[in-house]
Amino acid sequence: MPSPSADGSDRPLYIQKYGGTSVGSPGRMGDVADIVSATHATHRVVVVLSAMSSHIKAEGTTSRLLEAAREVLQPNSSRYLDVIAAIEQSHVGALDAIAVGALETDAVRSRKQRAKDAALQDVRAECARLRSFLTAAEIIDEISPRSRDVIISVGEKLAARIFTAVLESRGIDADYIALDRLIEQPFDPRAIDQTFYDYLAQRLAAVVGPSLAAGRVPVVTGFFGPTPGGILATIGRGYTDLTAALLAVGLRASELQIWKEVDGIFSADPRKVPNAMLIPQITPEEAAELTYYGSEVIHPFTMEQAIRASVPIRIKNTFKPAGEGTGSDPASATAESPAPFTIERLPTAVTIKDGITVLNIHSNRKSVSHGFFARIFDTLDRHGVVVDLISTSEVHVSMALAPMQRDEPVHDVRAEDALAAGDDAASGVTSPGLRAAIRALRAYGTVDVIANMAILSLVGREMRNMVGNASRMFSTLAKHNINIEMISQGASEINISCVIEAKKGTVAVRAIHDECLGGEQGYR
Ligand SMILES: Nc1ncnc2c1ncn2[C@@H]1O[C@H](COP(=O)(O)OP(=O)(O)O)[C@@H](O)[C@H]1O
Ligand SMILES: N[C@@H](CC(=O)OP(=O)(O)O)C(=O)O
Repeated sequence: MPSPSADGSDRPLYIQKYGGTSVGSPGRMGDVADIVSATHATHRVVVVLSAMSSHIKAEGTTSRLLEAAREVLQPNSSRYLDVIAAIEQSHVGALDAIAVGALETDAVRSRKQRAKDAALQDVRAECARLRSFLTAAEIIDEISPRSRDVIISVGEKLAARIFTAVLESRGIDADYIALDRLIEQPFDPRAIDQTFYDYLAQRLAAVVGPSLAAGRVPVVTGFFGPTPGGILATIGRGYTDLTAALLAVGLRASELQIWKEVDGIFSADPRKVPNAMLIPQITPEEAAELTYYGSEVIHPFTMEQAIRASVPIRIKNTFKPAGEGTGSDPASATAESPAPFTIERLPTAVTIKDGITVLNIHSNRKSVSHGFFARIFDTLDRHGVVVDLISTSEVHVSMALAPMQRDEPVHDVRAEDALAAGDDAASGVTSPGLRAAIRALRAYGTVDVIANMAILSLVGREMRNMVGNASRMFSTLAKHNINIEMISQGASEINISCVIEAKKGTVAVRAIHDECLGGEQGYR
């Protein structure tokens, strides 16, 4: 097919990333195709897709693939085959997004039917490959980080393959681009730095650029192939935002658009705080803090890449495409004083991160404090445990630990387990990986474990110039009888965080929203 126009290359380029729930059903795929076709009329566009999620991410394709990977290692269970069958069935069903109408012309019907048949064949073949792969893993009784990446990648591949067919069925020249061979050189998983991300941006431009230059619409998997150390340990869930950001950097896009099921970034999670307000403009630093501390609107690493390359970001709602969404322009990150959107200087948002475990470690005083800390962090690192907040004294450390991205230790802990046999300090912790880390930490002192906690964070760019936020936050919690387990203002002056019981999370976030952000009066 010829390029639609010779001068197309000077049209602005949008990178549009669609989240799992945005493409979670045939109807939603159709809505997304409407947005892409409308954009394609005036812009160059690259589509980046996540794996389909019918309702929430925890029940989406990526979560089901991870479940299949876990099931394979269960003795005498073939449940992983049922999981694959369910994944296959839902993706075959998604091809209903291509409706072949009886009243259409023969040419249109045959175009649609061709697109649908080819995609169906590819979906079946991808699922058959996955079945063989998992059967082999069952035989060797092992899933390595690399194997897990191969398994996870199927989710993005299926979604992108189907969506390419949907665009083709509408007469749009689209290319399905699977990134499973993107990384061509080795990287040390323990030393991932900006060089790795620069490499990815440059490889993405090389792989996706030619399709774009030919005037076509590249439909790219948001998964970028087996990643050093495994994608969940190195990047974490929600990695497709980062892929889209790196594409925007590599291809020098005019805007990175993250399309979701919410209108944009709100002053609190709208599911928990019904009167939360849409934030029209946010600094990339605020967005990064919010997303790191529980507001799953955008992957936290995304912002840093966009800031480095000065790519503006817009978060929009797939189901209300006319809405302005939330904008975040890295140019404002360096501005002295970004235009305030509140009349009073109030914090911007409140967020809560669940699944937190607090560890209080008291040194056994057989070592001086620097050795104590070094051993603790080394142990946590070896077990792949991420520390979200920390507060210390000479011989005591309290840490709030993030939920494990994967639920098993990164190295063989059987020896430590044997040494610590009978230790039940970690019995309230459901994650086997975290339990193993806790057992190992007992070599350095007494470990108290408090499970089922949450981190509550108040975020706002103006907070570095304001006094009284911390006292208002903590007195609000006291008024609602909410006990504070740990406090940290941290290095970031735009965030005050504390740890509370997870079951008090919703009450706390609503109270803070109403009393520290000015409730509905906060955003005007
Ligand atoms: N401050 C916030 N602003 C907007 N959404 C938030 C915030 N905090 C948490 N959320 C939640 O983030 C989720 C974003 O999810 P969704 O669009 O469904 O994701 P995906 O793009 O992964 O499919 C929503 O369910 C929303 O409730
Ligand atoms: N599908 C992956 C990656 C991702 O980016 O998801 P989402 O776009 O739905 O946040 C996940 O579930 O983690």
